[in-house]
Amino acid sequence: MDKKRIVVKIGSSSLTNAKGEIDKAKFNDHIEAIVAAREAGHELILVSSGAVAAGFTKLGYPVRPVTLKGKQAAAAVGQSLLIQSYMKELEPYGIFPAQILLTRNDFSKKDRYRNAYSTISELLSRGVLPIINENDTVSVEELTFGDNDMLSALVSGLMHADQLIILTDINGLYDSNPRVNPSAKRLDILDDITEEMLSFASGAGSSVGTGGMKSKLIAAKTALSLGVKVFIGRGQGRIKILQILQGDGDGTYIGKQFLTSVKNQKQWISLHSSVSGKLFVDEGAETALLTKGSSLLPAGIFGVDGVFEKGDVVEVFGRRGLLGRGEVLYSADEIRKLMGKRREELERERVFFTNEVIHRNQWVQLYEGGDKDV
Ligand SMILES: Nc1ncnc2c1ncn2[C@@H]1O[C@H](COP(=O)(O)OP(=O)(O)O)[C@@H](O)[C@H]1O
Ligand SMILES: N[C@@H](CCC(=O)OP(=O)(O)O)C(=O)O
Repeated sequence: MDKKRIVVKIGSSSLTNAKGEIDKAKFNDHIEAIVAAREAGHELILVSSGAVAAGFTKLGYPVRPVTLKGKQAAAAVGQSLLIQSYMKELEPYGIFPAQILLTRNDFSKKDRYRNAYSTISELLSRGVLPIINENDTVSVEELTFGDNDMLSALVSGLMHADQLIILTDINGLYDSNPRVNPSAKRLDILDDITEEMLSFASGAGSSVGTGGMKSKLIAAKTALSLGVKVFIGRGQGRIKILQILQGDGDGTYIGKQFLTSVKNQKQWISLHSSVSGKLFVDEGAETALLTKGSSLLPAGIFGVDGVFEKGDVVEVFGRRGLLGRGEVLYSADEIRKLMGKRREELERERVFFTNEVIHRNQWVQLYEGGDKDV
């Protein structure tokens, strides 16, 4: 995989709980993913929210404060708690973090902009992990970013990042807020943010998040305009950032490059490829492939036929017969070892780099019948 420069934005809801504490399990999951991405050679810049959310209970507020001075006071306390946690949890991996607090002025004044670029570049070249947040204590209303989504978009432009990853508590953009409408559908890949998409998105999903999906889409639009492609979603475990970079993330990918690459891959699979083998899948996997637009996971496979390598195209059969064809991310021998196993089991054994055997972007459905055929 190419070495990439990535800005990862982590929202308050993905770092803290509703009681206003840093959530150790969530926090350490991010740490492991950051370490894995750096070990793979990528350069990471973190934009971390959570200062207000981690600080407000220490000041005696029962819930996240709404006044500017309340938020600023809470952020002053919470920011040090956050950085303390980052330092403590990164130390065993030999990673040193640097705290950078920015205001909007730092992006509108040329000399400040240049200085921010030079400082962050110097930190990266010395192997330090820059951790950025808004300088809440000195930001006055008209100079705030509104939220860290926009801050992360501007940072990704400033640092010429290859990709902006916005990690949140939901797996991407839906065509309406899924917390209100359970039948909302997830949008997997977008080439741009349109007015219609902005109209799908509403406010925050938790008592600690701000801005909701709308602010992420506005930020994504800004990042795209600065030449940076975007992922919005979530993930779990140490390989989550790597999975996102490989196109296997659980969320919405935004950028023309994503759409073109998926179109090209699908075209190649359906038109040019010869088939090297067969996979046989159970009912759950069949339903997931045909009706949910899911990827094919090891747990749903019960049979492998043929000799093939990673990158070959195979046919997939279920109860309905031939379901489709796709490019495999593992060889036939590897799939024989993985099949029937669930993600947790594989993760414990650390035997895989990606959880999918066939990614949804490398899958072409051939079955055209309805449910009545079953
Ligand atoms: N169309 C939509 N698709 C997905 N999420 C949406 C949508 N509209 C609103 N949301 C809400 O946006 C929330 C994420 O934003 P937010 O709470 O600000 O998170 P963070 O703390 O990560 O910045 C989700 O939990 C969800 O409730
Ligand atoms: N600077 C604030 C950021 C608030 C914010 O944007 O939060 P979120 O919507 O969770 O990214 C803090 O650290 O609490």
